[in-house]
Amino acid sequence: MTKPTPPFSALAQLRADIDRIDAEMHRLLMERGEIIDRLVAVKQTSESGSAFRPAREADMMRRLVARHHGRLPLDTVESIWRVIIATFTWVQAPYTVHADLSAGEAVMRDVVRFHFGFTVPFVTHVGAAGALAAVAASKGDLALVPAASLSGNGAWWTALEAAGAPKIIARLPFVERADHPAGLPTFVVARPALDAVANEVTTVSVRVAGWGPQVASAIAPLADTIAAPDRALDGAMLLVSLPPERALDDVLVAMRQAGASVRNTALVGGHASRYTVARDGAQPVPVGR
Ligand SMILES: O=C(O)C(=O)C[C@]1(C(=O)O)C=C[C@@H](O)C=C1
Repeated sequence: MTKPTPPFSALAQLRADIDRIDAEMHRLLMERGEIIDRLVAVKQTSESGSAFRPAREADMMRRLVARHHGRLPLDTVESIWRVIIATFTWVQAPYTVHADLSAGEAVMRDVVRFHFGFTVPFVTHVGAAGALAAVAASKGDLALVPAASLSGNGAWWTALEAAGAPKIIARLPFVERADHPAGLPTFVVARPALDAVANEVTTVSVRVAGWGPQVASAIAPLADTIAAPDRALDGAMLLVSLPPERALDDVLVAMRQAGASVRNTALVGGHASRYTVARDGAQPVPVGR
């Protein structure tokens, strides 16, 4: 009969396995770091000033979630990769995250730390306007603004209407689920590099007169909308997020049929479709918006 292995040597073996895996993960991360100089040269990052590529990141996050299984919680895996990618972006071209605290300091701080870690500089702003102005004055900085109607913020997206203005380039979290640890819906605003844009969902600024609950419910099935009152026109300024299959005209026609008149529209950005996964990390489901 074989003698049972003493527990301490079983533990020593397991720790040796962990050390081997840790050393390999660290080596691979350092190897990932070695391609930074080539990435900067190929992407000509010094000209555009920004290495951020949201379409590529959304694709990477979807594949990460799709292949993930096992004991490690999805929250942990997602956060590790977010920090790796955000830090690699920063190493290619330093940037600062300007976060609007209008939805509360704690929730926004969680969004920033979960998605960008602790190496990327983080500056807080009381209101969207300050965060957007900081990005407009920079080359490659990001603004994080809650994707919600917050009375103090007004129609912040109108600052993105001009051709040369920064635009919405992403929506966080990349992977949505109930009880996401940093789940505050958040728009990311930046000066987009031309090859960087993800346009599955387009975001449009719309000014309407005659806005009311009837018009809001007429367009609710068609697109996600954030509204801010526009007293001058007895109407509203809207930020409309159009899912891939939805034409802006569908939404404008529905608004007119419900009694509103549309004053003007302007494209203010685009982002990848939202992905929703079940809490247990089941396969991701694209929700279109
Ligand atoms: O693929 C790129 O363009 C990269 O710069 C690499 C990388 C990454 O670290 O994976 C970093 C920044 C981009 O936003 C996307 C991905």
